[in-house]
Amino acid sequence: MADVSPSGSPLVELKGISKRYGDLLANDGINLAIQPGEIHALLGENGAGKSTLVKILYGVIEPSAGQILWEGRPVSLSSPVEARALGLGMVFQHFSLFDELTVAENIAVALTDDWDLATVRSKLGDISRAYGLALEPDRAVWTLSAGERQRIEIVRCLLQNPRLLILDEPTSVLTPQEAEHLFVTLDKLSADGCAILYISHKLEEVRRLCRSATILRGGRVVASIDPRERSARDIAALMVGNEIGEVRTGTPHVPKGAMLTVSKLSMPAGGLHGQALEDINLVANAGEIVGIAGIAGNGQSELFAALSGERLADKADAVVIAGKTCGTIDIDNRRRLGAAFVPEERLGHAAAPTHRLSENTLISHAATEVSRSGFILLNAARRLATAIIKAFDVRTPNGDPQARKLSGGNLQKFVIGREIIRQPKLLIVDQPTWGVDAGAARLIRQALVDLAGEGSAVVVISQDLDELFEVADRMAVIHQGRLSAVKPVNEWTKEAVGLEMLGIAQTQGAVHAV
Ligand SMILES: Nc1ncnc2c1ncn2[C@@H]1O[C@H](COP(=O)(O)OP(=O)(O)OP(=O)(O)O)[C@@H](O)[C@H]1O
Repeated sequence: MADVSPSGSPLVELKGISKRYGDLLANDGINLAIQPGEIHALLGENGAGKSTLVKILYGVIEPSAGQILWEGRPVSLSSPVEARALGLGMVFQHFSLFDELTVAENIAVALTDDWDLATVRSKLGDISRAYGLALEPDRAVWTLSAGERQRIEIVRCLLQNPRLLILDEPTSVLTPQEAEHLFVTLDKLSADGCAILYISHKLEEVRRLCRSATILRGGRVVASIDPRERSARDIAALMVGNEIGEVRTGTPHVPKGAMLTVSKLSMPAGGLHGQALEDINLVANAGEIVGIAGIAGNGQSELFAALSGERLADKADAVVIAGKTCGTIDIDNRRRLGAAFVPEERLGHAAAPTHRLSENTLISHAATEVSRSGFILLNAARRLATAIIKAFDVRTPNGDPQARKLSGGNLQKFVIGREIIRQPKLLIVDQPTWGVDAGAARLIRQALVDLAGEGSAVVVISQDLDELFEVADRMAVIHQGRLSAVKPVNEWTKEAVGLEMLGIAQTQGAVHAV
């Protein structure tokens, strides 16, 4: 990749950017240049320093050293407001929208006072048409799909005429069709001269979309490549420094009787815009992985809450774990039966952000070795955290950091490790590898497969169909709070799953034990 285009200076150039957190160099002398209209991927395994670099570029944090040049001129970006004024836009992984407001209102509140609702509505129409971002200005946000919500975020950026748009894992919440639609929009933006910095762990989509890529490892640039000329496997190897193997299935899973039985589970929607569960029937046997596919927002969180005991059912026998009826008992008592739970949201739900990893072991190990008579055994908690860090290759900035100081993927490895190390009889995990790099995703999937191989029942709720086809023995699809039949994975095709996800081939409520 050339640092300077034939026509002059790059749009943006990072020179020797470093960021130090205590002893850790999260970014170490990074050089990177992006030309106008270039779609540039920023790649690297979890903790490589991608978010840190992007936060520096967007004015969220200050670098410890280095310089940012914008069209050849040095700039200092001390806040996102300054970055936006310069021409940077950012679409975050987590949308920051008000559910009750309409599309146009959500856009207007994020803009400066110069924008009134009428101007927003008319410009919204122009941009929607120009970039194929169909949006109805008067629809309330809570009625929209994840793809439509993301369009609002993109339009919000585009209304400010960005010269560089940063997208952080934009397809993790999209269906394959929505992702393809997004790529068409990004291609158009690039053709109009808007540069794009694209962070993703999905290497095939990077190869489809990006013409250049910077690969970070341990805070340093290890390669600058044209991703179209490399295989996804090669790129992954550059990211981690060695080859990533396939998940080994080992001996076929042999199911040995129901560990979880869900019968006629119905539950009203939790929040105003939640999804009610209707007549869910499901069996997970010891020694198998049951996958649950579905588009986000179709009842996955509610199902997780009902299975874990974060929400209680009306009837005790709606959920049976290890032979004990437990629909009306709480999560701690379900853990005592040998069940373990990993929710989707790692920071704030699965882990307490400002507590150290050792303290975070208490969330699910309180009833076991890390506390006695209500007292925390700090040394035992530290030993346990160290064991999890070692077994699950969690990369930490120091021995026992606060959870919020870990990169997203590393925190996910810690949370999954914390549950698996207990050798649960039943593990229920929601989106196990969301935002996790290829190497860490393999480690997590392998751990799930091995756990089932050792005789535990595992339920994996995931939006990632490739993941479910790789690890699950049987699979079902959740759509609008109803579960399809549970069938052996080799009886499903991706197309059939897709139809169920859209609710076109609904088969409900069947209990299919093997
Ligand atoms: N506030 C902080 N204090 C201390 N260390 C931090 C802080 N924020 C990040 N780090 C460390 O900096 C390193 C780089 O983290 P960063 O979040 O930039 O990685 P990443 O490549 O974005 O990872 P992921 O793909 O998991 O999001 C990690 O080792 C992380 O633990």
